[in-house]
Amino acid sequence: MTTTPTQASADTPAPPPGPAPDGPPGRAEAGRLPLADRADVGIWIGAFLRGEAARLLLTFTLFAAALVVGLIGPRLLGHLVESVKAGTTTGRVDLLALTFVAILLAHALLARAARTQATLLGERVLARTRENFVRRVLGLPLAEVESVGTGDLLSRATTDADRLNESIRQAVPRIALAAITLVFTVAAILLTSPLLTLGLVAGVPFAVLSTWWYRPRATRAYERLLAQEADVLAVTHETARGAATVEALGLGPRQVKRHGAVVDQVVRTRQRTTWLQTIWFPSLDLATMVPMALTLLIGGLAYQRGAVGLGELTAVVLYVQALGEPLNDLLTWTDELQIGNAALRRILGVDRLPRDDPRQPAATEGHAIRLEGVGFSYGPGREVLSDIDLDICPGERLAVVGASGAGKSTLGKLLTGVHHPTRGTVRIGGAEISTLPVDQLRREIVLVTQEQHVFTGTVRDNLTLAREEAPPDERLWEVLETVLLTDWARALPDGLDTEIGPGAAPVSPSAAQQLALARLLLSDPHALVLDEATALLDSTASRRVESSLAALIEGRTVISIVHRLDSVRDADRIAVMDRGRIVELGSHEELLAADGAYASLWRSWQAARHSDLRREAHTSGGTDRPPQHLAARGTDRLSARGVPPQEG
Ligand SMILES: Nc1ncnc2c1ncn2[C@@H]1O[C@H](COP(=O)(O)OP(=O)(O)OP(=O)(O)O)[C@@H](O)[C@H]1O
Repeated sequence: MTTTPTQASADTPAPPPGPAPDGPPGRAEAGRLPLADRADVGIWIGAFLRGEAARLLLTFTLFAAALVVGLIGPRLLGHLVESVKAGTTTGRVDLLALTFVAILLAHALLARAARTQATLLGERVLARTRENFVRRVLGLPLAEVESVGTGDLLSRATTDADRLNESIRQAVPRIALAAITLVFTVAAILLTSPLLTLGLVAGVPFAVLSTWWYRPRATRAYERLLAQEADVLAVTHETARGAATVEALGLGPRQVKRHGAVVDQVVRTRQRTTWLQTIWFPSLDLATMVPMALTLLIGGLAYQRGAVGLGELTAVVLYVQALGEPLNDLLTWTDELQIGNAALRRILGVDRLPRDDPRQPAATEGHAIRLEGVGFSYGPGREVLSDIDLDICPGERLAVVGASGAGKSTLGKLLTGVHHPTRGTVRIGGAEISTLPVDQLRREIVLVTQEQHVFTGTVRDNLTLAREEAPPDERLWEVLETVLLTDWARALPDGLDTEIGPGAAPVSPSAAQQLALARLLLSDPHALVLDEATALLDSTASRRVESSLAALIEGRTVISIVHRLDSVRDADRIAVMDRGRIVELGSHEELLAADGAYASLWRSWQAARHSDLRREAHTSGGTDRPPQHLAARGTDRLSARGVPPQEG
């Protein structure tokens, strides 16, 4: 029986998803971006050839020149042999030898220039491809990016891009060079002695048949290999990112098993590609050895009968010997090119996803938020939000409460356009938010969660990255003050210019969250959706940050998704959610008076708080003063206090 990753138990390693099938443009497979098809690759190659025509022409001309010069060598040696046989002077031999050295030198210089051009070409294409990839990913709908595994995205942007670079830098010029060498060498043999060209024909079936057998099998294996390598990256990345959880829950052995399973798949595919090569490479050797043997045989007989001269025979044998290397190069680098092709299909695959179309700024009137008949489901089947009708006035503070799984966070994502409703509409200022350009939407409403990323850069960069123009330092210090980060920032060695983030000065989760709030203050949206935004701060800091925020965003709308009821009383209205619906809406007092779902949540909350306080007072030696951290402990998430989580 196959298990999906979500079904996998602790001892059953979750099998990685299989390779992405070719498919029409559309949604990403779970955890996997689609692959581009051959037509997409053709279009890309066409654009590449047009865009780089001049540099390509220069590169190939240099390679061809290097080649022609290189081919003069054997001809010269043949001439030397004929001259010595006919009886020549040492002066003439010296001259021929010197010419030979000069030709070698010219060949080396031309080959070097050609390779430099090829490298420049590869780097330019790589840079452009990477930029386009990042731009395309950033242009995708957020929900689409979320549904794709980071491993797949990372491997496409890194290892696949490197492979494409390698193909362009190495494989394309090598193949071109090898093909030109082959054509010129065969032409040189034909010119030298058409009779001796016959031996070459015997090599053709070995090269053609073996390649015809090998190519499609290798293509499939390479595509599978790249997808499996992305799985390895995904598991490694997931383990590193969730290291704390892995350690806390003792998931180490499980992750090691999962890693082992994906690595095993890579090993098996590598074994397959190696096995294919063990058949193909010997056939290629035969494709060069058989012509050589036949040329010597035919050449020997022809020489005996006086049909060819010794010089001709020497030159042709040298030419045939010289054919081996380009033929091998041509075929083995075509193999390398296939890996580049598989990588390119993965990189371009991101184009097959629907893009966030560039939308025109929409006219809005005011900043009122209105949800009408909203329903939402994450996939086919169960709706997690149903029949939501809600009007939120500008400047209102609305708290959304409910048991775990009631749909609070999903509502927050719909309000901020992360997901769009599957039924009904969400409007801001009268405009449906799915029609608003992202920058206009973000000036209207922003979602703040507890997952806040600190970008590598200075404190100043981290504060101002959402702004085109950096505000003056006084303003930066002002917002730091508001989120209680002044002391932290002053203690940094270079103040606002201190490098922070991964690899630089570490930032605690709470400081990261406070920085995010400061960033938010600077970006100045009309409405905020706070989903556990202050969950990582201790209770005192959380209250202080929330009240400074509230003071500063006076006149703006704040929708707080509340998992702990201690700050809920400050809200103008409270929306109580139950199984995806808003079941009550009103102020704290109104809802208590109604004695419904909210009143019962509030009572169990209060009871839990008091019992925690009593227990703590008892264990801390009977003092009446409750310790500070109890506020946080007594405010466990609602699901832990008799309100069962509402999983579907
Ligand atoms: N990305 C997702 N894919 C599929 N189902 C999801 C996804 N996110 C949430 N759900 C489901 O949607 C329902 C509502 O989840 P949501 O996170 O909105 O609830 P919540 O009230 O915020 O819960 P909590 O307080 O635990 O955060 C739950 O049944 C949850 O399992």
